[in-house]
Amino acid sequence: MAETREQRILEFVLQNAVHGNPQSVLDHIDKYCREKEWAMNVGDEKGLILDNVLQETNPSTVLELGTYCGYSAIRIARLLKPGSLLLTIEMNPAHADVARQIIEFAGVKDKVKILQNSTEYIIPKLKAEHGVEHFDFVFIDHFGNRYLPDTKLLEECCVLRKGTVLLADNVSFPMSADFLEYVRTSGHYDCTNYPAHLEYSDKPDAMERAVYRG
Ligand SMILES: Oc1cc(-c2ccc(F)cc2)cc2cncnc12
Ligand SMILES: [Mg+2]
Repeated sequence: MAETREQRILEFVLQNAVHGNPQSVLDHIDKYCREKEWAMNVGDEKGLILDNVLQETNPSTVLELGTYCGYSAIRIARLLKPGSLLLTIEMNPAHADVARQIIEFAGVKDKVKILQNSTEYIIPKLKAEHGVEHFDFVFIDHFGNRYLPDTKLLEECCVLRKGTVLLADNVSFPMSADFLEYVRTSGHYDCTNYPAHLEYSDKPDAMERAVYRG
């Protein structure tokens, strides 16, 4: 039996999902995490909200904060038009390693670049070291207490443009309350709340879309 939950998810995907088929990989991660071991993927219910908001935006450049096992990176990459790129930041090297393998197995590695370090270290380097001008879409799904400081850092580093869509997971939890307060009251964002449930659970959760107005 593999050492960690993330390695067991990887093993289940490699042994059961269809190689090169992103939907098969997503379905198998959801099956494992619903039936065997809960894990903090955005999941199928909130994943549909992510799909819809992403398709409405039709982005060319996407940033994700919090890769984990790569589930949402695959959800995003499978919907990106040719020539688009997802940069995803993961501070945990073991998680980044599992994500790399699952993303490769799903067949979307050409659209995804995993940056393994902290968000506060990488965000200031995105323009100079990763050739980023601006992001069209940002999916925020790491530690709730980093949502607000990293949003302000994205503003300060000028990687947002008028109309950039931020979509944040888990905004029903207290850890991201300061982020919600800021995007709803600062005057710099137009916000929409999407009530849902915690992944693989009946506990309430929600996502927030915040469109940057500059
Ligand atoms: O979607 C998520 C859920 C939880 C989480 C864990 C335990 C619990 F009891 C409730 C919620 C934690 C997360 C950390 N990073 C990103 N996403 C997360
Ligand atoms: Mg989450």
